[in-house]
Amino acid sequence: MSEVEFEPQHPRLFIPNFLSLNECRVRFLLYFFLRLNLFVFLFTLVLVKELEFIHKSCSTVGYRPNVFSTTLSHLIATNSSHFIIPFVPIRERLKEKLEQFFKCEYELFIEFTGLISWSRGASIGWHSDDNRPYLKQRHFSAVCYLNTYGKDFSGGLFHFQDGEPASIMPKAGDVVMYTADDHNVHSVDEITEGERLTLALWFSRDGSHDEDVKLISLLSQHILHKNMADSYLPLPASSNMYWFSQDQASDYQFGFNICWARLHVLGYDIYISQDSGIEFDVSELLVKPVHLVRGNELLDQEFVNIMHALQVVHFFCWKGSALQNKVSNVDSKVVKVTDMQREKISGLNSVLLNDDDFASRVFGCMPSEENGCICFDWSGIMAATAAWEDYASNLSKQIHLQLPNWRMHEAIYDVQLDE
Ligand SMILES: O=C(O)CCC(=O)C(=O)O
Ligand SMILES: [Fe+2]
Repeated sequence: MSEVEFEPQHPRLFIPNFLSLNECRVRFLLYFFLRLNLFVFLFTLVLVKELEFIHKSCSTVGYRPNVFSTTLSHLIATNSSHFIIPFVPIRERLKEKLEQFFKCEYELFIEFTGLISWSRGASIGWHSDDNRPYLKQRHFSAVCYLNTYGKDFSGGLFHFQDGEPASIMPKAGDVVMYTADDHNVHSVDEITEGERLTLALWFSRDGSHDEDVKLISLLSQHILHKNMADSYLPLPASSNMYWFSQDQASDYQFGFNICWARLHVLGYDIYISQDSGIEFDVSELLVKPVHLVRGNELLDQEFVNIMHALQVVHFFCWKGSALQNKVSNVDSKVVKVTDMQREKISGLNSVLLNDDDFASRVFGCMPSEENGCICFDWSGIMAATAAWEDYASNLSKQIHLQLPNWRMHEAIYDVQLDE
């Protein structure tokens, strides 16, 4: 499908391959060295995989049943502000493209940015995006697809009620933009398998809804006066934000902790070494140091909390084979799980993941060759721990460098810093 022309009755734009066409500054340089197809594919993949990593290691339960979200303010609140950096160029380019297409240059403000994933059972009927009194400030929408129909999920087709294109089959890197009013009533079919991931943005003409101003103020409170050395270790939000249950009621009897579940579907268990009498207080558990366990083996390396372990495991999923065989002293770090540890692990699983099949149904991947994440190899996990630290501290440095400029201009933008 190519870019669809402007229909006055249905102001909208579909852009195939937006990420690869826009994301890379060195595109033209590299063009001469690489075959275009391979090149386009590689550059779509980099950002898509990075945003997927961020979402799978930071998301909370979302605003609708079976939906998960990662908002930028949530990243700040959980000491993960540095993960805002990968969003900055794509956010800016989506805004530029939208303003140019809808002929409202310099008139719009980003009102909301979020990674949104829909798992099995999620859907939305006909609606416009400004269809609630508290959403009237939303004037335009942009949805950037981060994974692909038929490969990563089934169901989840997007439909406009009238006009062209009538339907969109999500593909990683494609973007759809439309006015948020009733000229663009749309729906999304129920997801029947896998997890459908998008980067969603809303735009407003009303400066009082400028997301940048709110984020800069939060960032200033959170990071300006903090010691840089530990500024990238995650802090979990309140435990109910990670508690998933079918009916969205925060009932600890039925459902699961999504951090626990995301590790579990990749084959990991968690062991909390610190003994405590209040073991079953979920909010306490989330802030305790943990060890990763796989089958009968435990990695003798402490993560500051479950979010830290989750980020490292998903970092390994992202970087994959590049991190394998990088560490040699693995054997000394892997120990057998004792009976007592096993009992504790099972006890925690019964509290935080009381329905195994349910978790796998929600977070299970589609069976496909590329989806077969190698996600296991202790030496890879150890290498990922170190590489994750480099990655996070580098992003953290960048946000410290960029923030003064953002504060000065009251806007989040891709500051070109001299090396
Ligand atoms: O993810 C999509 O394709 C659209 C989602 C949507 O319509 C919404 O969140 O309002
Ligand atoms: Fe919508």
